[in-house]
Amino acid sequence: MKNLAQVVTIAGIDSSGGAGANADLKTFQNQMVYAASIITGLTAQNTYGVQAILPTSAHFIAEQFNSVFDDLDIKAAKTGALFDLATAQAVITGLEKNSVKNLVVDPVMVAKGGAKLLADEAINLIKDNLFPLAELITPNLTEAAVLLGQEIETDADMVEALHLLQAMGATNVLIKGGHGKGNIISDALLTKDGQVIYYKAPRIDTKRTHGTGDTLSAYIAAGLAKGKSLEVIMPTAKEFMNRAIGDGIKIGHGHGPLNHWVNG
Ligand SMILES: Nc1ncnc2c1ncn2[C@@H]1O[C@H](COP(=O)(O)OP(=O)(O)OP(=O)(O)O)[C@@H](O)[C@H]1O
Ligand SMILES: Cc1ncc(COP(=O)(O)O)c(N)n1
Repeated sequence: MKNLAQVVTIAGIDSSGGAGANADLKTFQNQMVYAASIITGLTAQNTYGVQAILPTSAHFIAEQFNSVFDDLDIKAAKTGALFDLATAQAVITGLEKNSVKNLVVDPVMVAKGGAKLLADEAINLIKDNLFPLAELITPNLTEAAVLLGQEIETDADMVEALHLLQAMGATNVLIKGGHGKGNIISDALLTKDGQVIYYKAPRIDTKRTHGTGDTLSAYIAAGLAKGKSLEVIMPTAKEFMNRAIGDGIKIGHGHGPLNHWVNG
């Protein structure tokens, strides 16, 4: 019998299949880990944007946590869109109750099309109570700026932001540079030992970037579930992202999804 590492995504459904839990599950399948899902909400969404949102009730979040953790042997988890205060609080309670290890927190705030995926009133809760549970947090540049209340423009700003975010309690911090300017995208990791590692890649000229952040954080969670370190996971994660973005698939008419069939 095959023994697969088991992971859970705690995220929202994208009806068009490109982002959120849908992207996570495809990435987990690519990475040969067994994937469970705790669904934080439903979105009526396509490659143009988000048309409607239905957050999951706090009670039903708790039921899903019980069902998954009473049975499966979860080695890593990731969170995506948490939508509102009650949902976010229920997720934090579930993570604490089950002492979830190897947690990757993607602090999703706004979808590519501009829709809000996290209520403003939930931001402090996430900083104070979710980040301290995380092995890694993965804000993009915009999210990092909102979390800190300051802009990130220079390399020095980036290093300062990494340290300020780590001080909120996450073990490691990755700021993703996809929303930056220029032809080279620079992601920056601050490790638990205080080392700053940059991952630079040419910007692929495409609008098919729906679900990039979800895919990256799921890839990292899969690696952690297999017992790998972040330093080992990150270079292969970036190669995977380049292939999944670069080898595009023709779906939808707006910001299309990635190709999750590329080699892992
Ligand atoms: N056009 C691109 N070319 C190459 N790599 C990219 C491109 N866009 C994003 N990436 C990479 O994809 C990963 C996700 O970064 P990004 O900044 O897009 O996250 P995100 O904004 O959270 O994603 P999302 O908008 O899906 O939530 C990073 O490793 C980033 O470098
Ligand atoms: C349910 C859900 N979760 C996350 C995202 C973020 O992805 P993106 O920023 O690429 O739209 C999304 N659009 N929908």
